[in-house]
Amino acid sequence: MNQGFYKHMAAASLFKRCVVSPIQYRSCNSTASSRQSIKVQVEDYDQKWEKIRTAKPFSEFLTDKFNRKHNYLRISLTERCNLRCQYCMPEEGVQLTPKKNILTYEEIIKLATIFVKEGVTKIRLTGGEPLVHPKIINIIGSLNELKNYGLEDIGITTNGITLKRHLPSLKAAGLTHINVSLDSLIPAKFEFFTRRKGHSKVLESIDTALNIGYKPVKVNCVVMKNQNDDEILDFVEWTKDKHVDVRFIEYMPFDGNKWNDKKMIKYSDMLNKIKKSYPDVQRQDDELSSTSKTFKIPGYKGSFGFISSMTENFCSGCNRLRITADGNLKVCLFGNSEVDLKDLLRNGGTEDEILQIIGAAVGRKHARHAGMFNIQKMKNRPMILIGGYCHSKSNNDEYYTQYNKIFQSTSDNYEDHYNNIFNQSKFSHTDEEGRAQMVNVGEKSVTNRTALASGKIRLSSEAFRLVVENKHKKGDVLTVAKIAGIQGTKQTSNLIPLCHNINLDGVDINFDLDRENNEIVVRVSIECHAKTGVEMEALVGVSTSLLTIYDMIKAVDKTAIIFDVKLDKKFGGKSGLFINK
Ligand SMILES: Nc1nc2c(ncn2[C@@H]2O[C@H](COP(=O)(O)OP(=O)(O)OP(=O)(O)O)[C@@H](O)[C@H]2O)c(=O)[nH]1
Ligand SMILES: C[S@@+](CC[C@H](N)C(=O)[O-])C[C@H]1O[C@@H](n2cnc3c(N)ncnc32)[C@H](O)[C@@H]1O
Ligand code: SF4
Ligand code: SF4
Repeated sequence: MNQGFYKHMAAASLFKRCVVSPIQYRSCNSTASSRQSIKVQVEDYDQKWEKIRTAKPFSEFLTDKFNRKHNYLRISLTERCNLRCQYCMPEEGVQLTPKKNILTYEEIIKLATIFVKEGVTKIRLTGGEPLVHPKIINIIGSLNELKNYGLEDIGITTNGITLKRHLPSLKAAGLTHINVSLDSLIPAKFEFFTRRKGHSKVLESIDTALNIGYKPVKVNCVVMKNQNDDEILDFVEWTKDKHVDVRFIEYMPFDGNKWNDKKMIKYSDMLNKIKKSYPDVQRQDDELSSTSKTFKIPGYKGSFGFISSMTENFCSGCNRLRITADGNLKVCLFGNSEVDLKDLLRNGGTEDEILQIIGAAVGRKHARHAGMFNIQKMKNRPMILIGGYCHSKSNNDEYYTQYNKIFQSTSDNYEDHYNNIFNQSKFSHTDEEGRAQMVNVGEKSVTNRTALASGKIRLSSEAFRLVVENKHKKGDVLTVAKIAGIQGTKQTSNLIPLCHNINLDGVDINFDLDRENNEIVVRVSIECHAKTGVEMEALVGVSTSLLTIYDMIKAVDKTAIIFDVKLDKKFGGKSGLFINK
C-alpha cells in the first residue's frame, strides 16, 4: 500500500474522530478553557499525525537494501539549455536526444504519479534548463494535483535567466521551492562561466522570487579553483540582507567537463577560509538526506552551506532517484546504470511491471558513489544530459546488462518466451520431409511490433579517427552506413529465404562511439504493424550497416572485426516483451 494512500486514510480517520468524538465536540465550544482544549487537541492531532506518518511501511519498491527510503524524485524535463556552463557541458556541446525519444508531458505525469503513489513526497524539476520546456506550467499544475496523493514539495532548479517572468504562473501552478544557479557576483565572470550574457536577469529573478515569498531561495555556486574561489567571502556577505541560502558546490567530474582534483576546492578549505573572516559562524541543523551542510553568520538573514559530494559524501542518507529527459531511471547521480522506463511505458508496460523494474533498480543501488577519483574515470553522462541517450559504450552496455538482469528477475514474459522456444518439438521452418517452408501467419493478428538489434565493429585507431572526424577520403562513413542499414532492413525478405515481406513503419539507426576501444556500436530499431516480428529486419540492418563501414575503411584498415551482432529487444505479438540476456 502506498504512502500517500496511508496518509489520506490517516487524515480521514482523524478527521472523522474530530467530528464524532464527544471530547472534540466539547472542545468546539468557544470558552477560554475550551480554546485551551482545542490547542491540546491540535497538538495531539499533530503528534498522532506524525506517529501515523512515520509508522506506516514505506514502499518496498522505493526502499533499497540499506533501508534508504527514496521519497525524493528529480525529473529532468529537457536536455536543452539557454546557457553553456563550462563545468556542465563539454566544450563541443552535446548531441541532443531526438525529440521523439524525450518523455512527453503525459509520460512525465504518468511516471510521477506512479512514484507519488508509492510514497514520493518531493519532486524537483531540473534539466537542462527546465524553464525552456514549453509545458512547464502545465507540468507543475498537474504535479500539484498529486498533492492529493501525498506529494508535498514541488521544486525547480533553474539558471534563473527566464525565471522572473515565469514566477507568477509558477507560483499559481503550485511551485513550492526554487534553487537558482549563480557562480559569480561579477557579470563578466558569469559570462565567461556560462558562455552567455544574463547576469542581471538572474539577480532580478532571485530578488523577485524572494519578494513573492520563496524563502529561502537556494543559490547554487560551483566553486572552481582560481576562477571564483576569490568570491566565497563576497557570497557569504551577500547573505547579510538577503534571505538566500548559498550552497558552495564542490566541482564534480562528468563526461566532457575536463575535471581534475586540482580544479576543485574542498569543502573543508572553503569553510576554513570563511572561519578566518567570520569566526562566529554557526553550523545549522540539516536533515539526514540533505545535500548541504548549512552554516549561518549570526544576525544575517540568509545562510550558506557546502555540497561536499566529492570529499565528504552524503550517500548514507540518500533519498533520491532521478528520471532523465529520455526516460531512464538513474538510481544514483554518479552511477552509470540506467533502466529505460520510457520504452516500457510506450510498449504498454503496466503500472505493476514498471514498479517491478523500478524496485529491482533501487534494490541494486550501491551504498555510496565510487569516490571522486573513480568517478572521474567512470563513464557517465555529461551533467546536462543527466537530466539523453547514453553516448558511451560502457553506458550502453551497462544499461542493457542491468535492464536485462532486472527484467529476467521480475517478469514471466522472458521465461514464457524461453519455454515457447525450447518446448517446441517440431521445427516450424521445415516441412514434414525436412524441406524449408515459409510459416503461414495468416491466422496471426496484426499487432504493433518493435525490434532493437545491435552489433559492433572494432577498428584500428587511425581508421576510427578518420571515421569519427569524418576525414576519410571515401566520404562520410557513418552517413553511408546509416543509409545502407536502412536499405538492408527493407531488403530482408529478399535476402533471407524464409522471411516474410513486412511493411515497416519506421527504422531508426544510431551509432555510439566507444573512443576507448575504437569501436562503433550500431543500433537499429524498427517499428511495424504486422503479423510477424521484425527482428530479422533489425539484424539485417545492423549487419548491412557494419559491412558498409567495413567496406569503406578496408583500404586503411584490414584488421577490422565485426562482432556481437544480436537482437537486444523485441516487443509485440504473443510473446510480448523479450529482452536478450
Ligand atoms: N552526490 C549528489 N549530489 C547531488 C545530488 N543531487 C544534487 N546534488 C548536488 O546538489 C547540487 C544542487 O542541486 P539542486 O538541484 O539544487 O538540488 P538539491 O541540492 O538536492 O536541492 P534540495 O532539494 O533543495 O535539497 C548539484 O549541483 C549537485 O552538486 C545527488 O543525488 N547526489
Ligand atoms: C545541471 S543543472 C540543471 C538545472 C539548471 N539548468 C541550473 O543550472 O540550475 C543542476 C545543477 O547542477 C550543477 N552542476 C552542473 N555541473 C556541475 C559540476 N560539474 N559540478 C557541480 N555541480 C554541477 C549546476 O550548477 C546546477 O546547480
Ligand atoms: S548548469 Fe544548468 S544552466 Fe548551466 S549549462 Fe548546465 S543545464 Fe545549462
Ligand atoms: S552519489 Fe548517489 S548515493 Fe550518493 S547521494 Fe548522490 S545519488 Fe545518492
